Amino acid sequence: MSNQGGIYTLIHNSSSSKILDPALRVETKARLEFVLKMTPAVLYTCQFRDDAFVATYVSDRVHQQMGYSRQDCLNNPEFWVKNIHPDDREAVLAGMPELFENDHHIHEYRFRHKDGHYYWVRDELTLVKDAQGCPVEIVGVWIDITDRKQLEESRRLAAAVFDNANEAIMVTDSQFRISAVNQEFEALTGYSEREMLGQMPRALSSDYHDVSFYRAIDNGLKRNGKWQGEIWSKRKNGDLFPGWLSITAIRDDKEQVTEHVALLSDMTTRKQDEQKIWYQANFDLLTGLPNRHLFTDRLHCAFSQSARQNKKVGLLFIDLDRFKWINDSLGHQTGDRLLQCVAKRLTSCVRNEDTVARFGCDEFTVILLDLTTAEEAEIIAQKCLDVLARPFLIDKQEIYITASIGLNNYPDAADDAGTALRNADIAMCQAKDDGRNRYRCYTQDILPQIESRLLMERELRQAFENKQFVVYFQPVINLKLGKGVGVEALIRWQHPERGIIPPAEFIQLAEETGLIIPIGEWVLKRSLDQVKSWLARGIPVSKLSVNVSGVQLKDARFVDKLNQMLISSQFPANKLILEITESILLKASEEVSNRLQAIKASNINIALDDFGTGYSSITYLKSFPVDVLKIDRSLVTGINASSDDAAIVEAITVMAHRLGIEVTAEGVERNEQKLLLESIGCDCGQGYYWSKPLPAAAFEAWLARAEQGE
Ligand SMILES: Nc1nc2c(ncn2[C@@H]2O[C@H](COP(=O)(O)O[C@H]3[C@@H](O)[C@H](n4cnc5c(=O)[nH]c(N)nc54)O[C@@H]3COP(=O)(O)O)[C@@H](O)[C@H]2O)c(=O)[nH]1
Repeated sequence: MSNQGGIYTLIHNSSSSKILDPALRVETKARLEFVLKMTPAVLYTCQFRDDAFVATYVSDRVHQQMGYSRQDCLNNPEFWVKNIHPDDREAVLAGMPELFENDHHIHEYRFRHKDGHYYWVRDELTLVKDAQGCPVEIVGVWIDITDRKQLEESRRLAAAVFDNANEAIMVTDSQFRISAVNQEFEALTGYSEREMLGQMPRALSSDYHDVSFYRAIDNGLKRNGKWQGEIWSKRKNGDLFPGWLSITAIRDDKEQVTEHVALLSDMTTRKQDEQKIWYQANFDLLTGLPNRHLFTDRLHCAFSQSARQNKKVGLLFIDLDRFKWINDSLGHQTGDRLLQCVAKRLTSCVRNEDTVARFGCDEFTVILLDLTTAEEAEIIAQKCLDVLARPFLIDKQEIYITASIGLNNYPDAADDAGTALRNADIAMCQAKDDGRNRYRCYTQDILPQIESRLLMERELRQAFENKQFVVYFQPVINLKLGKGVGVEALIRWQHPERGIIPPAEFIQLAEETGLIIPIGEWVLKRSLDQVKSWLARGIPVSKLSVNVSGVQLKDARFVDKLNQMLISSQFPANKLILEITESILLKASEEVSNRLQAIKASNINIALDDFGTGYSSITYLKSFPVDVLKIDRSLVTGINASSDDAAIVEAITVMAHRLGIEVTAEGVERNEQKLLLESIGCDCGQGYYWSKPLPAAAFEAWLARAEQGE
């Protein structure tokens, strides 16, 4: 059947066609052709033959809509089924029996365009029957519904986004009356959609913002069609929460605002995280005090404020004395607890508007605001020293600590925050140098002293690296035998410019900086190796004495390192005497006492040095494993037959002998002293009378001469 034939058939078969005269028929045909041309739909007829729907007529639109020619479609049993989208085909075919049941059927499916792409069609079919009710053909209309389908799809997507968004969404009309809210909105605010519909968003307003804030939102919307920013809102239960609000005005094609869409996200967690990060960046987590960063900020503010108000700002730089010792001996946990308690006590000394900060490990800094006189800062500094002087009870043990405080005032002693801090630090170092547990105010003249100390510290480090230390040896004489029995190793610093520097000038600094540990180890190793080499060469040295600092004894690895050195030098342990001072025993922790016992257990001897200068307590002699007692030079210097010192030396000697402890008198310079010490019963003597401390080679020569009785 031709296409023309199809139209004629349609006209002919319609019941009305029978009464049409030819002229009218021509007109009707023309009209029909015009309608078919103008309609955006594709009209077709088809018949169901041999299990297939075969098109018998198709309107010209088919080419425009589907890209096919009429020839492609007509009398082609495969055309229709083949071009239905594979995913839709089954459902489409399954719906066809309905056509025969109801004479009418509508279905929507994707159909392949000639260029290969699929588009959506609405296919409306009507079954045409003859007078007997037998199906003659099917008349169908294909309409391109792709736009509608896409619109539906984007609406479906928008609805899914609206329903499943992580942000609360609220839609209002142009007058801000709420027309829709999503589930997240309900969850965030506690209001149901029913409660909010028709309401103004005012219900969510907190008292946090003033009128100008809401006016700014209005202006933003009017000017830019959108506004976004942080806002505090109120939940139904009255809780306030921070949120990020983003409002967009929706306009129609006439640019009239029809709706507003507002997205609100809860910023509570983000705010909390920000708060946490800010806190960590500005506060010390152990003590809860402002840290160095916040302190410096506040110091700058305090200085600029005080400049405006013509007031003074006091700055305290507080460093705990020997805190490292507490950490090492009592453990870091106790050290931490102590720092927390110190922080509390220092805070109790100042007003709320002042700042106490933890500047470093055991360093605290204080800003004192609104001072009228510099003396006010001194009063606070003394108050800090006083509160710290009270014992701290930590884990049931009393702990004592002192502090050294440096003071500086703005604008008297510094022009800016950086200088003020540096000067306070310098004054604190001066307080340490002056004996600790005190405060010192910054003055111009303390700078050179501190600078020379800092220079010395740097040089000391370099001295170790550059091997500028040497060990001198001084003989220790057996007074009864009248000849050398032992040797004391004494360190010297061979400074490239200043020559030989005695230990009194650098040992304390080495202790304070911790350098004494590597330096002390080096002295031990060097002395052991030297004496071992003398012994190997038959040079008679019965004992080697080496000074050991309290800092070394606090080193948990000291005993292991010592034993290791004895092994590697193959030095007999019972020939070694470690000289320690009474002050070490006085402050000895349980660990240090145990370490001394372990040293003794290794067969190493222990000598108590400088006896007679401090407490000179017999208790220590009883409770610690002391083998030798060295009577200090200050007692020996003034000794003569009738002096008190002679009586003291004799008493010490008798007492020591009773306890099985040998006695060595130091600083023997004259024959009378030697004779008196012999008569008192002193075991050994050491001093310039026999020899000053000498470099190894000179000592060797001295020994050779002594052996020959010179
Ligand atoms: N931790 C370490 N401390 C050490 C080490 N080497 C030394 N030191 C300590 O320095 C103190 C001073 O030592 P030094 O300047 O070497 O003085 C010793 C002798 O030179 C001096 N002496 C000896 N006999 C006389 C004398 O007749 N007259 C006089 N005016 N001085 C004399 O006494 C010091 C002896 O030392 P000691 O027996 O240890 O007291 C020294 O005391 C150590 O504390 C080291 O390697 N590590």
